[in-house]
Amino acid sequence: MNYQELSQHCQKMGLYCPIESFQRYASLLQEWNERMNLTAITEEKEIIEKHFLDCILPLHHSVIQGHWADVGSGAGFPGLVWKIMKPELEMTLIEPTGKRCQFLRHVINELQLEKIKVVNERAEDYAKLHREEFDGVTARAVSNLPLLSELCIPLIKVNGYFFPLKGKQGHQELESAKNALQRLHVRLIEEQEETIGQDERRVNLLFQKIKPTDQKYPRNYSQMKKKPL
Ligand SMILES: C[S@@+](CC[C@H](N)C(=O)[O-])C[C@H]1O[C@@H](n2cnc3c(N)ncnc32)[C@H](O)[C@@H]1O
Repeated sequence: MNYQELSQHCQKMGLYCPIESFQRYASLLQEWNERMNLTAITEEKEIIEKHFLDCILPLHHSVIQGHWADVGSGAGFPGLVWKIMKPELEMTLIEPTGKRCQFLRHVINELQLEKIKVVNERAEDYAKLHREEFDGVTARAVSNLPLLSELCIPLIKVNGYFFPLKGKQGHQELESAKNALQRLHVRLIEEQEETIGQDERRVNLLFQKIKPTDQKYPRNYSQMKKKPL
């Protein structure tokens, strides 16, 4: 996929695509990736499709507004892409690896983005002082759904949204997370399947939080891993 095709895709969704910002972002990603491990996807056409388009596809949802957090943002997916596409969105990128945070801050400066913050912390630690602060939380490729739910849902306001972006295993993960989702008080609003490229399936799951999260969650990471909800 090239930038013109990306722009046409966005147009079909009724969105404006700032191509120059994405070109700069991709070239910084390639440049920094030579020095540190940011992504296994390094060819420009793949970056456009598997990172940029993949993150843009869920943006037709009107619930993506207000203040969102991206847990385990890595090199900025999807949070930084969402911010580039929707300048009015307030965004917090939560990422425990210092070097990835340096990269994120560099891109934010280069693209002169405002109302976007990088937090160099684990989500379960950040949740101690920032409980139920966000209108929505997203995450891509961080962990399986039961564990991810415990990391993300405590950060979300009641009536806010949890929007994990999943691969083709998303439907099965939903089954295995039933108990966690019930205990953390979210309900599924939409299970949306997309195909990108030849036949790469994406399953994006949109949940709404219906009650406050019990204070005992999130537990520490080793407990979450050892005894997933
Ligand atoms: C495979 S990368 C995915 C990065 C990005 N979301 C993407 O889709 O390309 C997983 C990221 O989750 C971060 N991560 C792992 N555990 C985390 C935690 N407990 N809280 C926040 N981030 C975490 C890692 O540092 C890493 O950057």
